[in-house]
Amino acid sequence: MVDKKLAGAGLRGQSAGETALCTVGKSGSGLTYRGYDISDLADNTSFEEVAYLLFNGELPNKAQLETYKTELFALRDLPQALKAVLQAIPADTHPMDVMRTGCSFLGNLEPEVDFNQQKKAANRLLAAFPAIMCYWYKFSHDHVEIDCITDEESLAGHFLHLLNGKAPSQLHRRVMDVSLILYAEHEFNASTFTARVCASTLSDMFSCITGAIGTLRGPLHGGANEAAMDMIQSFASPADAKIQMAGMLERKEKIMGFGHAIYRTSDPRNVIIKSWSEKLAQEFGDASLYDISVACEEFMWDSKKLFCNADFFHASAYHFMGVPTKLFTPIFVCSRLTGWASHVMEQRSNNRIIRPSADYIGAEPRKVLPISER
Ligand SMILES: CC(=O)SCCNC(=O)CCNC(=O)[C@H](O)C(C)(C)COP(=O)(O)OP(=O)(O)OC[C@H]1O[C@@H](n2cnc3c(N)ncnc32)[C@H](O)[C@@H]1OP(=O)(O)O
Ligand SMILES: O=C([O-])CC(=O)C(=O)O
Repeated sequence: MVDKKLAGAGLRGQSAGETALCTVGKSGSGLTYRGYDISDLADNTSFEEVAYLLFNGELPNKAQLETYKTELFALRDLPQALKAVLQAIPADTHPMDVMRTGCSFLGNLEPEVDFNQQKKAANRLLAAFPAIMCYWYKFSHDHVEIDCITDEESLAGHFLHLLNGKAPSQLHRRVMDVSLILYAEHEFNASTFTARVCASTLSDMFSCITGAIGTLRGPLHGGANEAAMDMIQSFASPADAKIQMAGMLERKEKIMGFGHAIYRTSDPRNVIIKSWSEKLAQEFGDASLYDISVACEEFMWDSKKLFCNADFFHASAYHFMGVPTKLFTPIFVCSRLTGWASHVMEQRSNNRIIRPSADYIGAEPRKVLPISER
């Protein structure tokens, strides 16, 4: 990968610490979790195996995986007090604010009082996030109080089942599982760095994750998949997409789902989710959204050498599986929780408070004038 000249803005290009969790833009296809290439993980593991890998350092064997899945299964339901809070959140609330509140309130009910409980707290959030999202969504939008337990084996299937009120197809289960694997971890991205800064003050797990959710919410980070969906849906055809996008670039608008702070020529997650999106389009029986997405990708590369990041083809993939656009970024939370919590644990294992310096560009030293003279 080619290194880009980067000025200091946004701390770009500066190392802000060490990690054994992930490499971005370095070896293999460009993304590894604990030494495993992302394409290998996406082809050969489940999201629960990846969560175990991130939390424990090694992939589980069969018995360890079964034990872990049983543990997560038992942690899926929500306490009544949390359901009551979710019921009180209005339907027009941004779903990322719901995730933030859900996480924070669970931390009130089941606080991490000792760092020995860090994995327990992380697993609790991992198991409960799908229900936090779907319980609020179904209650506020459809006036239905859903049961937060399903018999689905995987968290991917559990989420789709809660959302649609019925068992998903094998294809949908697998695509959601792959999606959760792709989004799980990404080194020192903005939301993870937020979690690490919070952890460095020796704060609790729920505070670290709540802060990270707030950071992921923005359209320059996790919010891009929803913004990409809105844009793709506004195009009438592949030809129209190219015309509209040319206008957006002319007006210097940012095109969501394209570009990356670290990758220079491609995001290795894109080719994976793109191929699943194509399969879903065939199953859906209407490939127009996929064809428009491909036209966007071609146009951006031809005109600006900008490539799709992980978010772009996630938009059509989620849409084909019947996921409402406003829940796209909350799914990212359900997955990235694994990366965030692993970084919190790693920060704690070798901690020094994160406190960089700033280059001062303000006024010269001066005296306070009495208020009557100002
Ligand atoms: C899972 C994730 O979080 S992936 C990221 C999701 N975010 C998005 O998709 C939002 C759209 N993309 C962007 O805003 C950016 O590419 C970011 C935030 C991801 C990276 O930002 P940076 O590191 O500053 O990008 P980079 O240095 O490569 O940008 C250089 C120039 O390329 C152009 N550029 C980069 N991305 C885009 C884009 N998506 N659309 C149009 N122009 C772009 C801009 O002209 C930018 O300069 P300027 O914004 O200072 O005028
Ligand atoms: O690494 C980044 O800056 C953003 C990103 O792709 C991610 O968090 O998955």
